[in-house]
Amino acid sequence: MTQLIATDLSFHYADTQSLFTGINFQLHSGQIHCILGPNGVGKSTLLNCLAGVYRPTAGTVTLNGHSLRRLSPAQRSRKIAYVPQMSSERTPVTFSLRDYVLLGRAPHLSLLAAPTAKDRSRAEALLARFNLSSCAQQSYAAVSGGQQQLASIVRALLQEPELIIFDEPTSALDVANQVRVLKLIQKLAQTGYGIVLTTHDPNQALLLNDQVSTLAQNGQWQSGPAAKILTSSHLSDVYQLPLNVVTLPATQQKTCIVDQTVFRRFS
Ligand SMILES: Nc1ncnc2c1ncn2[C@@H]1O[C@H](COP(=O)(O)OP(=O)(O)OP(=O)(O)O)[C@@H](O)[C@H]1O
Repeated sequence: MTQLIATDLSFHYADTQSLFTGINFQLHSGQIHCILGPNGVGKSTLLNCLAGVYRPTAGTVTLNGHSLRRLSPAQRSRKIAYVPQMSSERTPVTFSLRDYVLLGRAPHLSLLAAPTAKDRSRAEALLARFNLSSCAQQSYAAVSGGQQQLASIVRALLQEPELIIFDEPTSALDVANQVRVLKLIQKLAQTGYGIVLTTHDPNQALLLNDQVSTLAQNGQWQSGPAAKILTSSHLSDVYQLPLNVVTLPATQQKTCIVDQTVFRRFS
């Protein structure tokens, strides 16, 4: 069982006030942890701390009891894959999409070693699964934002980590691909991966129905099972907007809606 534990995490960028203080977070194999919160509160910053990219201003992050900061980047990459947020700017990566996803194998290869035939065949299977085969030869920079996002996910899977940290993994995707990625996340967790993701859609967290944390203005942090955290009153507090979590009569599925009356009055 792999465990990522963050204790009393605080972070501020140079010369700015703290984004968050005293955050406690746990993720273990088989678990999905969704993080929600308004724009700019520090979700990506927190993920960077959890991935070992940023050093927290205070607090610790441990992986199976060992400080994340003490692991080399290659050791970390064999355990944790980090899929950063998509940028709307065109990326300067000049690799083909195929070569880009194969970079995921780097932590498992010695310096200058080429991916093996098995690596390549797994890459082809994953590219096909996400309908990327036909553009695999194209430059990564030239494919669409959604195709780049799917390729980043394929790259993380090829890394064969134990935990995956996704920053808004569906932000550039059409609704079918959103569902495809959410289902993949659920299946990955069922096969033992620990997954943490940020999302701006409470309905994704309701669908995944596992652990949820909210980071609100002034660094307010609350964690618990989805059913406890994803309530109308808590989400309305977090987003400072009246939101309704309703139960659909036909399926008893919970869904988060903006009521028409709220929308009409919104200014
Ligand atoms: N490298 C940086 N240097 C200084 N400030 C930064 C840096 N990166 C982010 N910030 C600031 O920190 C705050 C939190 O940013 P972050 O990207 O973590 O928020 P977020 O919750 O992920 O936002 P969003 O939902 O919009 O993606 C923002 O005010 C941002 O401008």
